[in-house]
Amino acid sequence: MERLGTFGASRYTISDLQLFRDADTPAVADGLASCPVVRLPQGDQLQDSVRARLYIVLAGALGVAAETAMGEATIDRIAPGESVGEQSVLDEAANLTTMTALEDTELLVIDPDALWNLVEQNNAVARNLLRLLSFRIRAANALLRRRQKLGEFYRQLSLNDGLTGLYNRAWLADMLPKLVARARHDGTPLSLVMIDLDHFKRFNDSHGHITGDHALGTAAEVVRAALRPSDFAVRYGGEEMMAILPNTALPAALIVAERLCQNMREAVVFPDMRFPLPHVTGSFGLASLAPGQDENALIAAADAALYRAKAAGRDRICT
Ligand SMILES: Nc1nc2c(ncn2[C@@H]2O[C@H](COP(=O)(O)OP(=O)(O)OP(=O)(O)O)[C@@H](O)[C@H]2O)c(=O)[nH]1
Repeated sequence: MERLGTFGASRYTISDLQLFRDADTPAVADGLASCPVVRLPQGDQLQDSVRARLYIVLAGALGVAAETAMGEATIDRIAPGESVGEQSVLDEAANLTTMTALEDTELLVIDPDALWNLVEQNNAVARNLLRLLSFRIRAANALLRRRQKLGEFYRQLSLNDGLTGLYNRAWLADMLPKLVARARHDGTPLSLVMIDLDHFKRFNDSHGHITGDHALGTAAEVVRAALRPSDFAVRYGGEEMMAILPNTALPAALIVAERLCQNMREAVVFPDMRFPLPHVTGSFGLASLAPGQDENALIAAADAALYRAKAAGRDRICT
């Protein structure tokens, strides 16, 4: 960084500087006159970690490292008339962001004492400074909001099964204990239907794995569509799904399971095929939370009921 002289002796004018808009008075000119003007050759970094100072680009451009909501590093371009480092001057913390000259650049350097003097002398400088800070805070808040939204999007993605869109095992491991604890605490019923598609290996073998995937998607849609908004549909494993029914005792859960079983029988896989595919059926094991049971015992009870439904000939519900 090479010192070229002072602002007072330079060819630059105050009215071109954003921070001094409407503040082109003799007192401000006086305050800026002795501030140094430096030259930063293209590609050089601004090395100034010792003291917080304000920099105004007079010619050329500075690149300031920034980050997008996606976490990618980008470069913000600071053009002539614009400044960097206002915040560092105000909170007296060194500016740690990396600033690089994108081309041969000339900068006006204002140290904190000089800036405070200027602020005291002219209200317009104070107003401009506040405006700049407000703009920076808004930009930072917008970035935070975008990051939060993105975080929520990825969180949802990590809790859903990619093929069926149902909740996945990670969701189940987190949520089922909570649902069981809530049911126990509130003294409300909780039922669970374990669902396993019938002879799905045969379906895959006959029609191919991709068609099998499609049938699985259809079956998942049957489950999702038959449930209330307060219920949950989970892909438990390969062709096994689960419906969790809070606030639902066994008789009402049986009605839901019967609806699921019937809808599954009737669901059409690939309606636009010339030769319709055979319908897929499912076996259903139903259990309701018993006193003293935890989530594992509840799953085991539904699993045992499902085993009985398979053994009894499939396409049916057992409790
Ligand atoms: N297409 C497809 N098939 C899957 C997927 N996950 C599991 N399967 C298949 O589901 C079949 C399950 O077979 P089995 O456990 O033997 O049970 P089944 O043939 O359905 O017979 P039953 O359950 O006894 O009626 C296997 O062939 C798996 O490859 C998947 O994501 N896509």
